[in-house]
Amino acid sequence: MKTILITGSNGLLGQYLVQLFSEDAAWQVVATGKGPNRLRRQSGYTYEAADLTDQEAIASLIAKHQPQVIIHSGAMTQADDCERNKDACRDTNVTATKYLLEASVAFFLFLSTDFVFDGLNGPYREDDLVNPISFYGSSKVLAERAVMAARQPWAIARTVLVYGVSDDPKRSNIITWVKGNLEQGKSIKVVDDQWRTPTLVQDLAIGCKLIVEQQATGIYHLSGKDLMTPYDMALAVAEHFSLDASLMERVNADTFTQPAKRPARTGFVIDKAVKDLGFAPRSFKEGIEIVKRQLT
Ligand SMILES: NC(=O)C1=CN([C@@H]2O[C@H](COP(=O)(O)OP(=O)(O)OC[C@H]3O[C@@H](n4cnc5c(N)ncnc54)[C@H](OP(=O)(O)O)[C@@H]3O)[C@@H](O)[C@H]2O)C=CC1
Ligand SMILES: Cc1cn([C@H]2C[C@H](O)[C@@H](COP(=O)(O)OP(=O)(O)O[C@H]3O[C@@H](C)C(=O)[C@@H](O)[C@H]3O)O2)c(=O)[nH]c1=O
Repeated sequence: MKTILITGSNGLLGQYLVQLFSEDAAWQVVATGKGPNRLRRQSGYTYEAADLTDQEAIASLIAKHQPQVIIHSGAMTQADDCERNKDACRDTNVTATKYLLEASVAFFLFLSTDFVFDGLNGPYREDDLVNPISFYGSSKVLAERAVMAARQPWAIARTVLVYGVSDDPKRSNIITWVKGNLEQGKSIKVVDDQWRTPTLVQDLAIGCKLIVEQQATGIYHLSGKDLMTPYDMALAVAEHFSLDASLMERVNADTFTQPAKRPARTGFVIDKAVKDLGFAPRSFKEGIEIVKRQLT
């Protein structure tokens, strides 16, 4: 039995990683997050609270459990917050990653993002040049460089616009945000000039497990396979849940601005993950159906 340490375990991806690995008898799961464990199921794994920015806490957590694998999913993930609180973003997304790398020799899988690209000519392959246009994206580039320079075997899984049902939704995602507002009869402004390959959280978790089980090293783009705009996604959600699409106002970058710049056209070419790992993500429509079944 191997020990795997999963950071960010209270987050959207983290909870699905904990579930997926703790169901597999080959793995002893150590989950870590900030503060108390917020997952619905609290058995079948060990949870230890630790602040990723506390170097001593991280070193002692790793010394205690001696994991053979680390999946580093924990991060400051609200791009706008990162733009407004650059020090906190750097501490959490860059320095904390270095603390984990320095404290361990385990196989290290780092979660990164399409926001490392400038969005001028997506969809992107793994060997395309990064050029972040937000501080969040820059923090992930700096963390990726630390991972690539590490002494231990490493992999970087980049993903895009993750969606799904969360135990403890501290943050919404595109499906829950559209569904929640339309169900309450609230109007929403949805952009039609950003392009993404939205990713079902279960598929992302499976992709991470494929990398870990195959000890695959290097960069992998793990995302959905449909290139869509958030407006397309919102229409699909309204249709699937029989909600009132007239509450959706179509907007674009001229009228819709957020504190952090978003790369316009990202999305990933996932051929390498499909070929090398056997990654097989669901379509967006299949993903919505899975979310719908989870919610009923
Ligand atoms: N969601 C998406 O669309 C995308 C996500 N990614 C990347 O994938 C990874 C997982 O994303 P996702 O699950 O959506 O993110 P979430 O924001 O849902 O989860 C991140 C987790 O990290 C935890 N965390 C933050 N700071 C600290 C800290 N100082 N110490 C301990 N834990 C901390 C948070 O704790 P708490 O809950 O207590 O705040 C949270 O549970 C991230 O690295 C993200 O950058 C990449 C592309 C797209
Ligand atoms: C809030 C909001 C978002 N949107 C669109 C913009 C965007 O394409 C999508 C999601 O917007 P958000 O601001 O919630 O998320 P955003 O920060 O754009 O999403 C990012 O999250 C981080 C973690 C990543 O790593 C990126 O891959 C990406 O998923 O929805 C609207 O159209 N209208 C709105 O009012």
